[in-house]
Amino acid sequence: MPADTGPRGSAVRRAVRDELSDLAPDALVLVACSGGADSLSLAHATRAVRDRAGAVVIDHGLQTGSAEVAARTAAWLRDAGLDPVEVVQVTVVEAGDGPEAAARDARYRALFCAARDAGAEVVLLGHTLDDQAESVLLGLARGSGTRSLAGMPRSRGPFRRPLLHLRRSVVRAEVPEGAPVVDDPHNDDDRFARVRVRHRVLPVLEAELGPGIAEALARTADLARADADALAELADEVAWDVIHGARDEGTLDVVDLEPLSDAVRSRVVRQWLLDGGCPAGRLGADHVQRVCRLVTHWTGQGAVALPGGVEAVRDYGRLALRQTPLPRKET
Ligand SMILES: Nc1ncnc2c1ncn2[C@@H]1O[C@H](COP(=O)(O)OP(=O)(O)OP(=O)(O)O)[C@@H](O)[C@H]1O
Repeated sequence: MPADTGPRGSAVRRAVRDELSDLAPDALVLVACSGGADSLSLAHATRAVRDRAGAVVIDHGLQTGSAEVAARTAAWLRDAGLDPVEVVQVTVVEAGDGPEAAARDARYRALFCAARDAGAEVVLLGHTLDDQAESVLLGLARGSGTRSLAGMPRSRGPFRRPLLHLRRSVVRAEVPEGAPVVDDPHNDDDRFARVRVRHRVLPVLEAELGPGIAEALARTADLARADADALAELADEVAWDVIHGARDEGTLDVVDLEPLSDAVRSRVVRQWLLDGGCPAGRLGADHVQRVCRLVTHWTGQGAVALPGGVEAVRDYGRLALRQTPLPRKET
């Protein structure tokens, strides 16, 4: 293992070491490396503090020359001592939520499989505090609830984000000299809301409200996550009782939903809709709210159309789901 510098090492190394302190010293850790400055810095630091550190570079094949760029990144990672280093080509199939979402889904699937195949316990991602602050602002702009304001989780399954509490500038200051940093053209493309938040909105907020705004937004994410987790735990218990205690299987009894708080009721209804086949990626908060209004603002009969060709129907004391009838073809 290369020597660490300074009495306690750099900020990035410290963050990686702390994040991985629960792992056995010989456990394999993979770094998801885009070739961008953040993940190169992360890969370098991980190699410095772990005996077994590898990397995975995903080539989405969306730009000409992407295979050569991925190969160059992989070569640098190997020279830096990471092992194994794998380049995985993925095919991005767009499915309704746009090319960015499709690329992200394909990337996480490929990273998950690469970790499983290599026997790695953990995959590290290079998201920083600035990424988290941007996510919170984007959530606020959408009028999101606590789950979305919570931003990115620090860990989920094999994925961990050790740099989530470090500013991007701190992380980038530790990119080793000569590293082949890839400039992702998306990062300067103003058509993306995240790019506009990064380059235009956050600088104005910092100038007007103080330089600590990014940290404050990241703190909001932590608080929102704690609240969302507690509420989810409570709602899970209630959902189990209400969904499984209904008189008819697959339905909900309005009398069980009425006394619940809005926050718990909407979570129970969301769970029921997901169980009933509504696609998670397309089921928005507004859909859930409209179904809740069937409970709180109606007494007789009513229906709400939902994604996936499903309809929630209130029939007096009962909520049920049914397939939306296909429109009849004109002959
Ligand atoms: N093509 C890829 N291959 C492997 N990992 C990736 C890839 N793209 C993104 N990642 C992982 O997701 C993290 C966040 O990527 P994203 O592009 O959203 O942010 P970024 O701030 O531009 O990061 P970076 O500077 O590392 O590219 C990266 O740091 C990396 O860990």
